[in-house]
Amino acid sequence: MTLLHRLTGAPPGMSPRALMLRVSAIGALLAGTAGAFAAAGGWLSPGALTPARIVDRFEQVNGPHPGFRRNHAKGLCVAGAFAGNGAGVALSKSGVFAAGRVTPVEGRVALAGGQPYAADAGTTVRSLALRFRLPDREEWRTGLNALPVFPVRTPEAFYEQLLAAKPDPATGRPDPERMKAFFAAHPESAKAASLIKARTITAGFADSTFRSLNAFRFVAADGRATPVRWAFVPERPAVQEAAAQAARKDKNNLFDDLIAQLRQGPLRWHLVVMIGRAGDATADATLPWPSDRESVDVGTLTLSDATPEEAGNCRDVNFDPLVLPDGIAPSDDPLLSARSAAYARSFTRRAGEETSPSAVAATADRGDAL
Ligand code: HEM
Repeated sequence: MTLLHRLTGAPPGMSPRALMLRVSAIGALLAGTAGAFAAAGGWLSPGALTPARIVDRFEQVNGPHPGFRRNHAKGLCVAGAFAGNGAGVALSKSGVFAAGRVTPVEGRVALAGGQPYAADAGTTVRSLALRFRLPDREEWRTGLNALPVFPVRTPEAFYEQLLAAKPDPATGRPDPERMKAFFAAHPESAKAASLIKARTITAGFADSTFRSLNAFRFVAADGRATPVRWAFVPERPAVQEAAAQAARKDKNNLFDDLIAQLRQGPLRWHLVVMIGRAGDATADATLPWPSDRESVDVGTLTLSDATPEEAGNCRDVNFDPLVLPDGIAPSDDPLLSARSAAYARSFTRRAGEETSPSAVAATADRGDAL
């Protein structure tokens, strides 16, 4: 028996020709496997947008902040519960919507952007991420922004916009020429930007409406699927941010206000599901749906607690928008799979890094929060 017989596991009597065929087959299998890994990693198409390149771009634009989320870096953990009122049952078979069903929820409020120590500002996009813990270890994770629409339609446009909007060190603002070129190449983003600019900036997290922006599908018990977008609408009346508040210099004022409000009592939001009709955009988060679409209030989210980020709490959760319970399914929006892949990459990187305490935790350490 030769060395080749032994390496390929061929029987001792195998002819040299059959042996060579076996070697080629094993070689082709190995090359195919290596090729599949290379393709998945983006090594075969250096121009292709991969999750790693998206996360690299966040790091290029924001600088290194080890241990922090590459986007929505500054945040605070929150906790509470969701109570279904039964109105969602006809649309989705998920038990979370059953009348009287109370589902524990943990979440995170945050400010968009990759700067974990940036001063709070009314114009910075506010976010709420939620993890519903259903029976039998089923989960629903959803990340929401306080915006009317999302600024880009595709992952490629997101990647381009990150660089175009990078603040110029001289002015602290994006280079207007770069933004002009970006909007010329993406007229849908120019339209979305004007809707975003026209939004009312409210006093804080507690009176913000947080939206899914991406479309999903609710799947009913009989299999019927309905295109939906959802929003968490605060019970607290929305108050426009006052000039005095916009001028506040305390760096964590939005988070500190929320902590103080939660100390006084729980805060509530209604989960309002907007029902899309044929022709409504499900694959373009820059487009609002017509405001006359039917909306159904399917239950109430009550947040009662806030805790600074630390090991084992919301800091270590990936609010992947594709973690969905039976009864909620993704739409054809290309942002959803890109988000899922980029969040996983961001999570993997930050989980392997030494981290510093959150800016919001530092406030709590001063003894004037929580
Ligand atoms: C291609 C488009 C997008 C990309 C590449 C992207 C990227 C990211 C990344 C890398 C993170 C940090 C994840 C982590 O480390 O856990 C993040 C967080 C977040 N994103 Fe996106 N995002 C996109 C679109 C959206 C959209 C459409 C929404 C809609 C509401 C959204 C809402 C959020 C929220 C709420 C968080 C913070 C979650 C938390 O507090 O942990 N993102 N995003």
